Parts: sequence; C-alpha cells; structure tokens
Amino acid sequence: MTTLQKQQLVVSVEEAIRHLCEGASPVRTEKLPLEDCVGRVLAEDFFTPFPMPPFRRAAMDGYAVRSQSLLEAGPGSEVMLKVIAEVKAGTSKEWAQECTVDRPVNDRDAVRIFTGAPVPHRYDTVVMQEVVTPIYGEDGKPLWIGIDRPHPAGRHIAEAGEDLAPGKLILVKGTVIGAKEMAVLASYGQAEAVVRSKPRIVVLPVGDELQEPGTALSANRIYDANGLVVYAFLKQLGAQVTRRKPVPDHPAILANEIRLAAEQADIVITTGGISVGDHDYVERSAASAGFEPIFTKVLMRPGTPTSAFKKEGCLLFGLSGNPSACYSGLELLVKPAVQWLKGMKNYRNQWLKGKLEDSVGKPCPYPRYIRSIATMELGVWRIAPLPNDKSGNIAAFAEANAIAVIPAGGRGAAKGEIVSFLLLTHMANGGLTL
Ligand SMILES: Nc1nc2c(c(=O)[nH]1)N[C@H]1C(S)=C(S)[C@@H](COP(=O)(O)OP(=O)(O)OC[C@H]3O[C@@H](n4cnc5c(N)ncnc54)[C@H](O)[C@@H]3O)O[C@H]1N2
Ligand code: MOO
Repeated sequence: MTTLQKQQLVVSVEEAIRHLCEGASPVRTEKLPLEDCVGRVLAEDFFTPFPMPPFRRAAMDGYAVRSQSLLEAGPGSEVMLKVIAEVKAGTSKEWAQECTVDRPVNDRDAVRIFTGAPVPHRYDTVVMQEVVTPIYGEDGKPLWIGIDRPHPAGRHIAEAGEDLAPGKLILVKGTVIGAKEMAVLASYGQAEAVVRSKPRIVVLPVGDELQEPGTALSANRIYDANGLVVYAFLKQLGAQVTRRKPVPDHPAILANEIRLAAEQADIVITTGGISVGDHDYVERSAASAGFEPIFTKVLMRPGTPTSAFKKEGCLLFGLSGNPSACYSGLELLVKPAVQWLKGMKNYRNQWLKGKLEDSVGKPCPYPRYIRSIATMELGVWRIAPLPNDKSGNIAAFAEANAIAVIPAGGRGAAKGEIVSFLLLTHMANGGLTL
C-alpha cells in the first residue's frame, strides 16, 4: 500500500481484496434445518458417519444367484434354478438372510430380487430379469428360472461402502450448499447443518440530487438507481440486505446514518459522495462515526475513488456514485469481501482469458475495467467491448455480461489481444436469490 498524502491510501484491486479479508473474519454460524441451507456456506467439515451404501444391495430387478451355479450355462444348455424366496427394497436385512439360511452349498437356487433390496449372503451376483426365462406358479410368481449364460460374481451388486467409506472428509467447510451437497447430507440422514449466517448489509445512497423511485422527478434531480443496484447485487450473493432512503450531502446526518447502520450490520455500503468535491462527505463522516480507512483510492477505472473503512467487526465501503463505477466496485471488491464474510472457500473472483474483438484505444494510467459482451466460439472466449462505456452511463453496463481488464499504460489494447475478464454476477451464472 502506498501512502501518497495523509489519508490517501492507494491500492490495486488485488491488494484491496487482501486488505479487506485480512481485516475481517467470516460471520456468525447457526444450525438450520436442511431445507433452509440452500445457498448457505457449510461452517464445519462433514465426515461420512457410516458406509455408503449402508448394506450390500441389488442394482437391478432380477434374481440373486450364485455365479458358481451358472458355470456350465450356455446357448441351448440353460441352467434351471429354483426360486426359493423374494426380497424387495425395504425388506429387513434379517429376513433376507433368514430366507436362505442353512441351504446346502451346491443347491441350484435363486432369490427373486428388486433394485435396492439387500442381497442375501448366499448369492454373489444378480441376473437381470430380461435375460431369464421364468416358469410361473399358480400364484403368478416365478417358481423356476432358466439362464443360458454364465454371470460373473459381483455384477449388478453394490457392495456396502463401495461409494463412500466411513470417516471420509466429503464436504469441507466453506462449501456452498446446493443440490449436489444435499445429496450427501440427506443421504446420511442429516436433519440440520451448521452454516454461516447471512452477512447483514445496509445500503446508504448519498446525494442531495437523489429521489426515491416512485416519486415525480423534480428539475435537476435523478432517481436513486444505485440503492437498488447494490440491493439486488447483494441479494444475488445471498446477503441480508436493508436499503435506506437517500441520505443528503450533510456530514453530520451522514455520520449519524453510518453510525446507526454499523450497529446493525457486518457491512455498510454508501454510494456517491466519495470523491474530492466540497460536498463529498463519506470519508469525513466515516471518520466521525469511528471508522479507520483501509484504502481510499483503487488503481482502477472506473471507480478510482472507491474506498473502504473498518470499525470493530464492521466494514464500510464507499462506492462511487457513478452507476457504472459503483457496479465495478461491487463486482471487483464487494463480492470477494462478502463471499469471504460468508465463509466461502472460493471467495475470489474467477478470471478467464478472452480475445478482444475490437481495439480499445483510450489510454489510462490505471487498469481499465471495460464492460463487454463475452461469447464462447469454438472453445475460445471472445470479448466485444461495449461502446459509450462512460462511468456515469447505465446502458453499457446493463447490456454487459462481462468486465474485461485493459492493462494500465498509454497504449490501450489491440484487436485480437488476449485479456483477462470476469463474467458478471447474474442469476444464470451462479448468483442466488435468497
Ligand atoms: N476534481 C475531480 N473530480 C472528480 C474526480 C477527481 O479525481 N477529481 N473523480 C471523478 C471520478 S473518477 C468519479 S468516479 C466521481 C465519483 O464521485 P462520487 O463517488 O463522489 O459520486 P458523486 O459525485 O456523488 O456522484 C457522481 C455521479 O453519480 C450520480 N449518482 C450519485 N448517486 C447516485 C445514485 N444513487 N443513483 C444514480 N446516480 C447517482 C451523481 O448524480 C453524479 O452524476 O467523481 C469524479 N469527480
Ligand atoms: O473512476 Mo471514475 O469511476 O472513472 O468515473
């Protein structure tokens, strides 16, 4: 971190994320019914408590037989086996064993069996009913079966523990619980899981010019877009979000709002009022509310004035008021920090590589994060930069599905150059609305 002058703490995006995570710990944990754990982050490792499957079971509907009985079977020389019992899924293990107990080793017998039923110890293979010729009794049940081929031991049988041995670490803490993870937890009969609580976040849009949506727009004023942008973004990340009405450009009122928000939140996010203008009060009000700066300038454009502060267990982000810069701050900085607080092991953004479809001429002393459309063609990501991508505009970022990075320096980037990019948070690419 470079200290340019008092209170100007300049960081790169990577350094900003490191400082944010170093200064904050994952939030509280709670025990919840499994149904309420979708999208939550597991707070404890999960070790398998017993073998899976828990017993030796049939994987097909058919007949449990001894492979030895079929050694001489072949086309035209069927081996006939007597069907001595039937075992279906849910049958108690004891009953399945009892039904074949004390039979002479060489007897040619079989047990009618169904998928998921325990395989009696006597038998080492299951023959699918499609390859068996049954002779039925008066009750419609098979009395004898003819089989015209040998059958290797173990076929169509799932051995106890073949899927998972007991004591195996199968879900590590920090895993997000989705349908796949439910397969493990539910298969082991877990009714509850210990998960991280949702981070509590308060959003404070700042600016005298801002009006609430739904009111008639006065001259020279604008609607508060960022309040809802930040709210929606954080909901997609699975946070518990409260959106406040716009706060005026007034240092004492803003300091009080920040103080009140910090009492109820793990993160407070302001938008606007963070630059160098006479009426930009976020930094001063944050200090009055007892916050220490973590950084006050980020080497990125848009969103250079993005700042972060901390006070005890609370982080405060000062995002830019320009909607596109505000959104960049959310994707590049707020998202990894929120995911860290959620206790996610993969909290960092996943950067990909793609080929620029157009040159980007505008030189910039900082890395430029441009809104783009990323498409995959023949295994290669292609990045089309969107026109009119100004920090104060909304069209380009509303249309974009990616942010690509043009490296710092006077040159920009040429068409065909390989650049890093990030797919934007969206319901369709991993966001969660909870
Ligand atoms: N002399 C300088 N001026 C500026 C600099 C600079 O370095 N020197 N930096 C510029 C850059 S870069 C940015 S980004 C902006 C950031 O300004 P703030 O974060 O303080 O934001 P505001 O000035 O309050 O507002 C900027 C712009 O965004 C509109 N806005 C604000 N809040 C909302 C909202 N909730 N919804 C929609 N739009 C909003 C606001 O009306 C302004 O038009 O500073 C530059 N200035
Ligand atoms: O950093 Mo500002 O967001 O370029 O416009």
